[in-house]
Formats: sequence, C-alpha cells, structure tokens
Amino acid sequence: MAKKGNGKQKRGQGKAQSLLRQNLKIDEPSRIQITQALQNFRASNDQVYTFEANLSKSERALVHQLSLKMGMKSKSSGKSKNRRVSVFKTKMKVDTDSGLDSLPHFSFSGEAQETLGDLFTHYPPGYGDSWEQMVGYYNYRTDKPKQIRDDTFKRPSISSADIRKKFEAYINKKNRDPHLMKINTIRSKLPIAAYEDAIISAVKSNQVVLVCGETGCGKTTQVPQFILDDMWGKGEACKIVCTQPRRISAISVSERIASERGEIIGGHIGYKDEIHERDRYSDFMMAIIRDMLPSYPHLRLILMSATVDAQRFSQYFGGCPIIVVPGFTHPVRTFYLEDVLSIVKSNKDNHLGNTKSNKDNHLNNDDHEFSVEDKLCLDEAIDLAWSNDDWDPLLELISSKGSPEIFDYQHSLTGFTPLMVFAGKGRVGDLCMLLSIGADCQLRARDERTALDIAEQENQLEAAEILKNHMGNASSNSKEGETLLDKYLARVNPEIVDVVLIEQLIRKICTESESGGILVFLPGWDEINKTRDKLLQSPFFSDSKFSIICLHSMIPSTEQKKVFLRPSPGCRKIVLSTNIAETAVTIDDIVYVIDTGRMKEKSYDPYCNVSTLQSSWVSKASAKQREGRAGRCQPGICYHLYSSVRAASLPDFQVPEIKRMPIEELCLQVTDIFWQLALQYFAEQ
Ligand SMILES: Nc1ncnc2c1ncn2[C@@H]1O[C@H](COP(=O)(O)OP(=O)(O)OP(=O)(O)O)[C@@H](O)[C@H]1O
Repeated sequence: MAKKGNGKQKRGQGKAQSLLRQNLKIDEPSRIQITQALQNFRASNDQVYTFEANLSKSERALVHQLSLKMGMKSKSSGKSKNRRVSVFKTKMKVDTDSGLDSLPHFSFSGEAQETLGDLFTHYPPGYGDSWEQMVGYYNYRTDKPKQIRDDTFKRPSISSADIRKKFEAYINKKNRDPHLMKINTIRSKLPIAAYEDAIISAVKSNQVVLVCGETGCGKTTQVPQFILDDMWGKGEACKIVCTQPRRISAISVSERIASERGEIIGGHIGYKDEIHERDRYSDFMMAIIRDMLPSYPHLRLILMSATVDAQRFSQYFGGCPIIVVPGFTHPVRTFYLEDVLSIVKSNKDNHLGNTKSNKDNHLNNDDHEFSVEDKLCLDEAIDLAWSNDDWDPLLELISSKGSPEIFDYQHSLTGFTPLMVFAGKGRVGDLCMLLSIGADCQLRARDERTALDIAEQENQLEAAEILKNHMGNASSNSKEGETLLDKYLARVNPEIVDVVLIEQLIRKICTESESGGILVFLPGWDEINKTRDKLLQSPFFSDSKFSIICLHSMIPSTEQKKVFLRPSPGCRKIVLSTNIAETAVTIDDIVYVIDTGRMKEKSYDPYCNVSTLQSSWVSKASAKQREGRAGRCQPGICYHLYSSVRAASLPDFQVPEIKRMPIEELCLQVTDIFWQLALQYFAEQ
C-alpha cells in the first residue's frame, strides 16, 4: 500500500520518476567514469563529493539520476562554466516512536504488478517440487515434531567384501559397455584427468585441499569420482557430499555423474534439494567446518573453484595445498556491442563466416608468391621455434624482412603463424612486437585455432590476455562500429536490457546458420518475460521451428530439466536464462551465447536501510563463465551486448554476498536453525 503523501511530496516523486526514465546522450567512457566515481564515493567515508566543473548538462543529469538510484542526494550550483554538481550521503530517519505508520511503505508499479501476476499464475508461490524432500520441516500447528535425523555425514554401513564386489562390477561394466567406453575416452581427455593421483594423494594427507580448476577442466564431475574409485578400490566405504550453488546444477551434475558411471539417480548417486540460493550460507558454513575439522579427523574438505582467491583461502585453512588445473573449452569467438550493431545492421549473411577460416584449406600466404626455398626456410624456422625453442632463425627472418607476408606467413602443414608460436610459448615480448607491427591475430591454423586459442590451451595466460585486449581494441577501433555505438548509446540506456536488439540478433543468427542452440543471459524474470513476448510477437519465431525455454530459479525442477532435452530435428532451442545457467551447467547443444552483461544482485542499502535486489553489471569472471557456456561441447560464439570499453571496466570478481549483506540477517537465520535443532532435541526427550 502506498503511503499517502502531500502534494509537494507527490510532485517530488513524479520528478524523481521522470529523472530516472530520462534517456541521456552520454558516451560510454564518460558514463563508466561517472558511475565509478559515484560508487567509489559511496564506498568511502566521505559525506560530500563534488564533481569538477567540466561536466556537460547531460553528464550532470546522469549524476542526478545515479545518485537517486543509489539513495543519495545531489545538487548543482554555480553558473555556466562554473556549474558543478555535488553529491551528499543521506541516511533515512526511521521514527520508532510514532509506530508503524511512520515506517516507509512502498507500492508496486503497474508493470511490476503485472510481472508478479504473470509469474505467480505460471508458478504459484510455494516450495516447488523440493518441499517434500526437505529434511526436518516442522509444522508446529499440525505435526507432531518430526525427527531431524539427517545421516548425511555418517559413513555408509557396508562391508569391505560388498564394496569390492560393487567396484569389480563397475570396472567390468566400464571396460565392456560401449556407452561407458565412449564416455571414458572423453573423461580421460579432460585436463583434470592428469591430476587424479595428485588430488588423491593430497586428500589422503590433508584435511583440506583447494582445487583451483579453470572452467571446463572437469573438477565438478570428476573429483568426486576420483575419490570414490580410490576408496572403493581399497574396499573402504565413504560418503561424498558435494554442494552446488543452484538446484539446476545440483540436479544436472548428479545426473551427469550417474550417466558417466552407467547408473541412474537414486542408487549410489543422488541429490537433495534446497530451496534458497546459498551463497552467504556456504561462506558461513566454511567458518563452522574449519572449527569442526580438528574434532573429526576422518572428515575431508575439498574446495573447488575457477575463481577463488586461492592464497587467501589456503591461508584461512592453515596453508592447505593448492592444486592448479588448466581449463578446457572449445574455441569461442566473441563479439561486443559495437560488432553486434554492425552485424544486425548488415543485410548480408556474413557474420558467421567473416573471420578468416581455413575450412577450404586456404592459407593466408597462398595469395602471395613465395619461392619453394622461401617456404622451406619459413616452415623450418617455425618448426624449430615450436618444437625446439630455437628462436633465432624465426626472429632473424622477421627482423630482416619485416613485411606482412613474412610475419603473417602460415606454415604449409600446420597453418601456424609466427604470432601463434610466440603466443603458444608465452614469448610475451616477441608477441607484443609482432602485434605492434600489425600481425594479424584473426588468422586460423589448419585446426581452426587462432593465436588466442593456442595461448589459452597452452595455459599462457599473459599472452592470452594481451591478445584479448588487442582484439578488443582492434574491434572497438573499427570506425563503423564506433559510429554505430555512439548513435545507439545516444538513444538507449545501456543499463536497460534491449529486447529489440536481442530479437534482431537471434533472428540474424537463425538466418545465417541452420542449427545450434542459443542461450541468452538476462538479469531476471521481468526481462525473460519481455524477451519471450518480443520473440513470440515476431512472425519469424511464431512457428514450431523454435522451442523457447525460460530458466529461472523459481521454475520447478521438472520445467528446468527441459532445457537439457534435444529439440526435434529442424527445431531450434532458444534458452532465456538468468545467471543460474552460468556455472556447473552444461547444455550440450548450445553454440551461441548472448550475454546482456546484467544480473540481479542482492545487496544492502545502508542509506535507505533496506535489502535490495538490483540489476547490475556482471564481473569479468562471470562474463568469462558465460562465454564458456558456448564452447562446452563444440566451438561457439558469444555476443556481449555491452561495449568492449565497458568490458574492460568490469570488476574482476563480484563482491561476495556475505560482504554485501547485513550480518544481522544471517545471524537471525542461524539462530532460527539452532531454534529448530533445540525443538528437535526437546521432542526427542
Ligand atoms: N551434461 C553434460 N553433457 C555433455 N558433456 C558434459 C556434461 N557435463 C559435463 N560435460 C563435459 O565435461 C566437461 C567438464 O565439466 P565439469 O562441469 O566437470 O567442469 P568444471 O571444471 O566443473 O567447469 P565449470 O567450472 O565451468 O563448471 C564439460 O566441459 C563438458 O565438455
């Protein structure tokens, strides 16, 4: 219910609403700079921040707009060239004496009411299909106290002889069943396969082990199996409990592991659903487990992540060993907003084939006239560098004949260029030298890999970063892209998801390619609905050739699982998802990923005194995860719907939820858990 306000208040609210809706013509770098200045000010202890007098009228308007969103006040003062805008932190006063009426009330906008109505009609609020599986739910009105007997951490009571029998049966099946034999070949090629012994021996001699595995290395699906095989091989029983941040990943990972072992869910492998996303709980749980470890010497804790601050975590757990595993994804080509605008604008079917590809076996140097001798000489120099680390012949050729034909020469057999060799070997200095004289980083070897793919696969992280930046800069420097971007940003607020552009891009992908699933990352249910409606309104998408699937944590598991089904031949899968499809989820037919760069983030607004769920920019780590979803099972393409300038300004990691939220809320929830345990204790007496 909205609080009744007087006329002045209403006018103020109206003004604020129209300010928030205003579309401001500001270039991307200035928008990013102003946003960052305000975020830094907000995080500081300062009470007032005054911008320089060089801001334009639109930029000052942006300061007002953002300040309002962030719960701060802003005011401009001074005339013409001396006009400056200042921002002030304000704390809302809560008058506790005057009762409930004085508390802030809020009302839903018409649009939000419609969205909620739609959501609750499709998926009525409740606890979904996981409710019955909850352990220890106690309804104090109707139930007798149920016993919260959770044997999760108990060792299974099974004899050594039975375990050996099970293991033998598994090994036999693994060596004979064609499905398992095929899957085992795939498993053995995952980067983590080479680390099996190292992981097992680290777990044997340490209570806590940290596995820092890059995305796609196989940590989620393989490490539990390494441990199980080791224990069963010794005839020992064990129970392995894996936590996942999302219901969908818990279910799909356990199903994948079961399938890799030729089993079905409910035997040796299973899952137990929780209802809420558990980020800050897992942080809290880690604190508790650390204290528990000395009392339970048989307990092992294995922390696995692609993105943690390894040294810090290791330190927290008394210097536990860290095992670093390189990742694997098939090559993923990336485009940013400026490229997407050109792609969508173009009438030609060109973007899926516009990078140089060697599918027709055509090498860059086939267009130049090289003598047989020259070719032999260049091939040998590349071979010597790649296989023997003998760099002199190649460097000499480049410096003596520093022309594009030489530095973009492709080896007759492999198609490797000097740039690829420097990238794959991590010769950062030589790599930069070649880039600075104009070497082409888009060229592809015979196996379709670019210099960047090679650097990534050889784990040359610095070289890969340099190439990525260079490619990002090169594409953003393209004149057409820049002009289109400027025009676009003059009429579209980049923080609002542009469903028109998404529809145009999906249509373009579907016109230019015949198959391949499309996964779109959107911040929330509202944007998922809007995108679905936009697609369905278009005659292009209104036939049975498209299967549009929405993925959101509120959707029941049975619905979520449809995302993994292959569509019938001739039908294209389009998945509209929040970031729940970002980690530990493999949708094996996804080839195209569209990343809006936006996500919903729960945080606490100390100035308004409320917890908020806001749409914000993702971190670089998330953007990389999203990109990786396109290359899980085959090469793919990722379209980021934000500029490459914006991409470079994203924070490396998201701030952990436990740091964003007030600790009081967590304390209350923990107290609630203890209260339930106390109830159980007394019920058992
Ligand atoms: N359901 C599946 N269908 C097909 N392939 C799968 C499936 N699950 C996993 N894979 C394959 O196994 C590889 C490793 O998956 P896994 O989830 O173990 O990696 P990870 O290191 O945990 O990655 P991430 O950190 O990105 O979640 C995937 O890249 C994919 O090739």
